[in-house]
Amino acid sequence: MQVYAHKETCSEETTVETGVKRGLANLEGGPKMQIRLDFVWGGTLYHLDDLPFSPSELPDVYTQFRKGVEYNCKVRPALKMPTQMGPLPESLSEKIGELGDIPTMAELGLKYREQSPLGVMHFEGGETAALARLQDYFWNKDQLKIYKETRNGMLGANYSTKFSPWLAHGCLSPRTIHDEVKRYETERVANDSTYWVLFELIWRDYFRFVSIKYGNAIFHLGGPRKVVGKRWSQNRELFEAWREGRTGYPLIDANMKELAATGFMSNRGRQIVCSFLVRDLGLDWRMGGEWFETCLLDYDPCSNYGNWTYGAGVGNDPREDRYFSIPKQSATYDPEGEYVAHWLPSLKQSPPKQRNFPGDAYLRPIVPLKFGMGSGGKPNYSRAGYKGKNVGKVGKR
Ligand SMILES: Cc1cc2nc3c(=O)[nH]c(=O)nc-3n(C[C@H](O)[C@H](O)[C@H](O)COP(=O)(O)OP(=O)(O)OC[C@H]3O[C@@H](n4cnc5c(N)ncnc54)[C@H](O)[C@@H]3O)c2cc1C
Repeated sequence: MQVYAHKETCSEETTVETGVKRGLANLEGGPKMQIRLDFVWGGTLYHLDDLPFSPSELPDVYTQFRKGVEYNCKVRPALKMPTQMGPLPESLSEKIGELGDIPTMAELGLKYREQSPLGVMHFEGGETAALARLQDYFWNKDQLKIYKETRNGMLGANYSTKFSPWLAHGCLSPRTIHDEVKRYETERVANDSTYWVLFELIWRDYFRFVSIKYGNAIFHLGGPRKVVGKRWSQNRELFEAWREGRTGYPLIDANMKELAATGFMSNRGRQIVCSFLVRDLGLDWRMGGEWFETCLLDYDPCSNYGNWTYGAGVGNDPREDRYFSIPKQSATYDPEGEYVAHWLPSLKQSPPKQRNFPGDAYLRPIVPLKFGMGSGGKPNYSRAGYKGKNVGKVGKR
């Protein structure tokens, strides 16, 4: 008998692979069965074997990687589901019966958690729900043709695809998404938005292949570029304020509350809170990465640590010091304060334009912003806790 699984790339995941392989080989009970674990390459848009370069020669800059794959390789079509599968041979079904039942959540020590009604949408696991979301977003709601204009939103189900949790768990193949984008382009419209979903999936591929090239360096403080000499703090008070959404900056606090309550945060939000942790709080980026790992429904080591190293300036970003200014981000992406009031109900009382800059009516900001508030607002700064000693150690790989 054979068991198939997608091949993983990062160290903790490959350790699990080895453990499962050993476990299957040593299965006891009943007549000894020969069970083999085989791996297939799945999960990326472009197949590892089709890349025009070996992983060790992967271009470091995303644009070069993207152009390399777009011009030189083809996305393989998704495999069709077999229309029917015959029953198991009788001898085998008896043997499988002897292996016992699939453990329940409780037996695994896991608890079911209700989803927050404030979340962007109700996420349901499995391929059926994934394909239903694809059908709804692309075809019923016809959102694909405007994705590029809406994708930086933060509120609601349809500013972006929300495919990431299903992609991360292997319930949805990026190649299925690709096939559906191509069908949509033929049957409805082909424009910048239809292309942009594929552009984003290439980012996902890029981080996965980067994890092969750089191995555990993506988890290390200096990142793939092995940056040294930067000063990083592990101040626990500042970190807790960030983690719990108590920084005094509504845009940060709302995003962090959304993450903790739902396990999801928009891409815009993730970039902003990452920049704030690294550049305004001066904290060790791995603390942020590990908190994301704890919470995210779509957690994937390559995309998570890839984006964190990128945002922290230790990845392969040609612009090393990418800073997201909170006043500018608030004015551009939440001008009426709808997002912050959704997650911080006390701000609903404030006039829409002031919700992102509530002054004394809200918490005192824990640190001044690196480049100030501009003309957007004039907060009082409290530097309490800012000089604290480094505490704790992070970085487990
Ligand atoms: C600090 C930080 C941490 C992140 N951690 C993760 C993570 O653990 N898992 C994860 O799947 N994504 C991660 N992302 C990427 C991105 O934020 C999410 O993929 C996206 O917000 C998911 O929402 P969506 O499916 O609606 O995306 P859409 O905007 O609809 O994009 C479509 C798909 O493209 C892929 N994609 C889009 N942007 C990125 C990106 N920057 N990097 C890699 N893939 C991308 C995702 O698979 C996504 O589902 C992170 C980004 C940042 C800045």
